Amino acid sequence: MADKPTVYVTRRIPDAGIERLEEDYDVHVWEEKTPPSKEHIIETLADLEAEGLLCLLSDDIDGEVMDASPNLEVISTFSVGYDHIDMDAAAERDIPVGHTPGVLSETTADFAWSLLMTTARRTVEGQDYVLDGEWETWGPTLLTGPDVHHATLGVIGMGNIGTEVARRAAGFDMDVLYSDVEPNEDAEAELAEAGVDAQFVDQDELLAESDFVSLHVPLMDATHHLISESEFKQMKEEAILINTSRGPVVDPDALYTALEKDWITRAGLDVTEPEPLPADHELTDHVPEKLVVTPHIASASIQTRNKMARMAADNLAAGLAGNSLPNSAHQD
Ligand SMILES: NC(=O)C1=CN([C@@H]2O[C@H](COP(=O)(O)OP(=O)(O)OC[C@H]3O[C@@H](n4cnc5c(N)ncnc54)[C@H](O)[C@@H]3O)[C@@H](O)[C@H]2O)C=CC1
Ligand SMILES: O=CC(=O)O
Repeated sequence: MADKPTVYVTRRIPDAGIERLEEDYDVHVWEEKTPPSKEHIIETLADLEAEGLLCLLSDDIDGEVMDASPNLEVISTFSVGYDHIDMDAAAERDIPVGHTPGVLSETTADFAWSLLMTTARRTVEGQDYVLDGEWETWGPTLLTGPDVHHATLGVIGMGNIGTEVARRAAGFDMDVLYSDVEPNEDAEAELAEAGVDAQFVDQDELLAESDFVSLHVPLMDATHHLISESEFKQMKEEAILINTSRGPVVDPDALYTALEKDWITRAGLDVTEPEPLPADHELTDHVPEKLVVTPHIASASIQTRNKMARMAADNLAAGLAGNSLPNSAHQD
């Protein structure tokens, strides 16, 4: 019997994915908590002469990595974002790249809403207040924040996740604005059925009019530091920025200044630049009064991570069988 194809998995993903791979492949998993270095990925792919690579968003996958194994046939990432993969290098080498769209959209949208509610209604500050022993009585103006209901939500990037974020605004009777590279009529129709009248506007208008601005664009050249000093200055002083997209979509120095100078009221970040954010990074000076930060966990529900693992394994299996990937990242 021919040897099974070899697959390198750069971190232990949920069993749903590993078990699927183990049915057909010789599976090697990096078992540490932190990612393997790029050098280690290269050495391992070369030693294994691996046919498949299943990677995470914390791995830097460029042409050098792709050339490490003479047999590499497919790359599958356990994420929807693929900004960590050099897509031009993959296209040049005819290596298909799989990712995990759709299965995490609702879970990620739920989390964006959790950051929105937490920053607006000052949940973290409230808990600190209790734990610090400061809670002596009910206070008429204690930890007041803006209403979420009937406010204006601005969604930048009305794709899968942006649509789910907008859909959830129905329960809060919010006005919804969105900007994108072009109007998304399918999303508008879907949202209208859910009772949300999403208005396409240019980004300048969205920034000027929104009480909450939530970012849902992929990271690429056009979206690098999409929100920087001039954008913060366009926003309302009462505005709250939520970022669950990628850290570098927001210029961290500009965010620091915007919070310092009260150009905006607060921000909630699940993604940061740099990532991980060191605990002594200057941005943490603003925690918790003006900033809430979480460690890139927006898709981290048990069910969704299982679905992502299965989808990433299915993409890899399709590529190794010489079939087109069920969820292929666009090579553009
Ligand atoms: N924090 C987390 O754990 C998670 C983060 N993400 C991030 O969210 C991103 C979006 O995911 P999906 O909604 O599934 O992607 P998607 O591809 O469905 O939607 C992205 C939307 O952004 C739009 N867009 C692209 N360039 C733009 C620009 N310059 N200005 C305005 N809009 C622009 C696209 O036209 C599209 O409508 C991912 O690429 C990933 O980086 C995704 C899942 C979880
Ligand atoms: O950030 C998470 C992803 O799936 O992309």
